[in-house]
Amino acid sequence: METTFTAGFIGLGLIGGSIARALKKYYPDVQILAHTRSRHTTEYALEHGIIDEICDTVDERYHKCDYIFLCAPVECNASYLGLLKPYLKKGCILTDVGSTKTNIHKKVEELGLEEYFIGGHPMAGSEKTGIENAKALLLENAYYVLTPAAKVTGEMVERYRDLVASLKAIPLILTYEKHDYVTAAISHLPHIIASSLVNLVKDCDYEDGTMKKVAAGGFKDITRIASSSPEMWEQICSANSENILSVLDEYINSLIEIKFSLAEHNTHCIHDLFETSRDYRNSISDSGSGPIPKAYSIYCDMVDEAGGIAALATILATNGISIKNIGIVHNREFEEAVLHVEFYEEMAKIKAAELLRKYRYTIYER
Ligand SMILES: NC(=O)c1ccc[n+]([C@@H]2O[C@H](COP(=O)([O-])OP(=O)(O)OC[C@H]3O[C@@H](n4cnc5c(N)ncnc54)[C@H](O)[C@@H]3O)[C@@H](O)[C@H]2O)c1
Ligand SMILES: O=C(O)C(=O)C[C@]1(C(=O)O)C=C[C@@H](O)C=C1
Repeated sequence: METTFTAGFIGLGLIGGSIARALKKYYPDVQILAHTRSRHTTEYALEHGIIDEICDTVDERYHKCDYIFLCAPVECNASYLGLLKPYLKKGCILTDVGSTKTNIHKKVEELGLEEYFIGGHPMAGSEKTGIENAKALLLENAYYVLTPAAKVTGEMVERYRDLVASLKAIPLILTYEKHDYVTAAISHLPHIIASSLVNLVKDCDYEDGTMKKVAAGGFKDITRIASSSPEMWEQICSANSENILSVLDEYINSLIEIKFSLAEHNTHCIHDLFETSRDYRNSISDSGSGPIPKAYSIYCDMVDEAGGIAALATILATNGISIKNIGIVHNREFEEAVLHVEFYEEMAKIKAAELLRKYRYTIYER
């Protein structure tokens, strides 16, 4: 694998910035140039050593590039293809990071760029935006979907797959059609559900905001992504509307079934709903879902007496369970302060919870 090459970026926010940072981390000699909508972003990137050159326009400097990453919102990405076309050097891999693929593949076909284009989509991210939140670690252990266009050579696919793997992501080749159906179900619909749920609570809340005040783990877990960028999600929903409509229909039908079960007091169906979802959700690995390592934690009601923490730590230590972190937390999820204990691995957490319950501690697992 070449260690000196040139990469060009269009758009350099959370995802583009994270890829550029990862390239710099694993290929210190890489040359990176970038064009973004606002100069503030490229100036920040230059100051922080994330890029080497600012391009205020898309011009012949892009002819130096071995890779070009389109990292703006999905419809903007497609609109840059025509501008880049005159500057593509032979063998350059033109790629994007967009959350939808059909729209950009269609534009690639229309412009005759199929020998250059390999769609890309890192299945990692966050509700945060902007280069300030970008980190190389974001890609680690995350699936990275690749959708090669029909005229791209096998050698180019291999080269790009190797590059993605060298950034510690996990490459996965799909057709662009399959990608868009899959992401409609596991990413686009969930974002719509999260946002509509938040807005429902906003509209149903009392004037004094009681719902907002008492909203705890359940609501917060399922709605974190409702804080995502409206600009980005408007474009995703518009570009993948057909697939989203299809899974949304399925989802509405399933809600109607749940509604009937509730109205008819069909407890068997309601039990089945939670049992099936629990089993399927528990079978999904959390290990390949991005940079945030899974925390193996328990929370424990504090015994109101001197030496409470020491007593608990002694029970764990004498049973050979190592503690990674321990501390008192005060938050709205628990009525009183609780002790947060973090372990290095899942088995230690399970053993500790069992053991402490035997000693009559009240344990919460989150
Ligand atoms: N955020 C996520 O979780 C996530 C995950 C995977 C893929 N994606 C995809 O990555 C892409 C970028 O998302 P992000 O989260 O990095 O967003 P972001 O808002 O952090 O960054 C977007 C970048 O694009 C630039 N930009 C916007 N319009 C532009 C234009 N017309 N011309 C040039 N630059 C322009 C912005 O200046 C910014 O640098 C999107 O296509 C999105 O679908 C996002
Ligand atoms: O973790 C998040 O905040 C995300 O929304 C990441 C997420 C997703 O999982 O839906 C969002 C959009 C992308 O295209 C890929 C990943």
